[in-house]
Amino acid sequence: MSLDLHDLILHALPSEHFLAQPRPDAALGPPVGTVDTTTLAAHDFDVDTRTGFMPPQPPITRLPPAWESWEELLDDARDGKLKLGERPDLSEDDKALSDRWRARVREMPVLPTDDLKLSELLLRRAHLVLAWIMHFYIRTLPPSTADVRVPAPLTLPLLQVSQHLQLPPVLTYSDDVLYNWALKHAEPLAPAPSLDNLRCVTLFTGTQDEEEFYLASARIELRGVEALGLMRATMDEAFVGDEIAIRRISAYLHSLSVVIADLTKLLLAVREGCDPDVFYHQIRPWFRGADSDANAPQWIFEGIERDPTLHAPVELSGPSAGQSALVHALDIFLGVDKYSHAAHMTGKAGQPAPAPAHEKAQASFLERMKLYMPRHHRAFLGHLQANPRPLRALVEGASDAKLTEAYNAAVGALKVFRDAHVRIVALYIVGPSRRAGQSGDAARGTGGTSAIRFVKSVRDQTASAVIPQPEA
Ligand code: HEM
Repeated sequence: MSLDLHDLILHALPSEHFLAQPRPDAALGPPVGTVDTTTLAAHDFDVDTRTGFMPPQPPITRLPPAWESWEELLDDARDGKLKLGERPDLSEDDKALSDRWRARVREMPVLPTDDLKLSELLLRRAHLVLAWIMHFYIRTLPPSTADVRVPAPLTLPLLQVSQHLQLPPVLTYSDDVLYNWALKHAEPLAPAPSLDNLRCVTLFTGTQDEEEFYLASARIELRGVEALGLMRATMDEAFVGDEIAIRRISAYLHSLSVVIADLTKLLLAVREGCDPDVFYHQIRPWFRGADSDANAPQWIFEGIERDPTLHAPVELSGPSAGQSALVHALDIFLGVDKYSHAAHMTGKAGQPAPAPAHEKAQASFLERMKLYMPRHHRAFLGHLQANPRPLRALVEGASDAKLTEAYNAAVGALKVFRDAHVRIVALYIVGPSRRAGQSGDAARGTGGTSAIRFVKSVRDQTASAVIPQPEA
């Protein structure tokens, strides 16, 4: 590891922080007799008390010089304003620019990834850079391309880095939201960034619409930190479980409703900066994964056979805020996930939601989206799910009118959030696709679902999770 790399890690994090420690190989596990610091409890879920699922410091924006050629390719794709290959108005110059850039990707040397594996922060940045390059590469191809071939200099490092992070080798919510921000100006005394002090580092289109689209989610993540604190306080009280604890939990649940109502406002505020037609036609096509269209060509990862530890990827959905651990944490904490993301809620396009009971079991949408979350956050959701004193059982068992009312208010607030989300999906996907005279797959979500039908059914299932008031 070079000196620069040491400096980079040490300056970004307190030295005792577990992410600053050398990282044991994920595939092999820690050496005998040492603690695996990648998967421990509490703050090792990489959930910060100030910024939640977002990192407390702005993410690093450049890899050390050994990987500069990746960074340069990403700079050039972004600064050169490469255009979508499917655009009908592409000029010959636009096509030549993209062709030349893609040739450089094919011709770049296969860079080793071993030194990246020493640091979680470098692995994250490497995943982000390589996944953005892959989406630029695939989405600038002409639409007539029969086989989408990801060249070996991209395949090998992207698959190796993804394997270590236990993530699919595709752009995820963490690459475009959680780890794609910087501060507009320094806020030395602020414990967490102010919601209006964020900017994005990497964009496909350079538009304000695209930036606002990512920042809407980032602001929701930051506002949601209070919800995480309320969950923790509730869980502590649930262990006591006496009358005072029940009163406190009721108060926490009312506070949670207020936080969720703020999340709804922040979600709807995306309309102020992001135009639905710009989003649908100019931004969203860049995100598309391999399953965004039933007739899309398969992605072939060239050179994969050169590394026997690698396997052909199966999960290749595009990024979706459905990969936000925050919203799912709310669901799981309230015990609503058994309704809103029940096993039959696969959301698969072309499939009714819920799917018929006789159909072969498929992973639920939530289970699938968990695979796209940073593994510490995935572990956090697993930890919440394994809570020995689940809130919903406590509310049902307590037969306390005020507690039931507070619980139902929180479930109701989540239902209202999802009402707003249905409106957003109608505005940003259904409307523009209809106006463009498209049908069928055009209205698929980037997570591969039949978008509007799926989000409506998640909303309806959420509403059905209210608990009847106990008999007086
Ligand atoms: C213009 C803004 C947005 C659009 C067009 C949109 C679209 C969609 C679509 C189509 C789905 C279905 C799954 C898929 O195939 O991807 C989905 C799911 C989901 N989205 Fe959004 N979304 C937007 C903003 C957000 C934001 C800001 C959040 C919160 C951070 C969010 C949270 C979710 C969640 C949690 C799901 C999973 C379903 C659920 O649990 O309700 N979305 N979204």
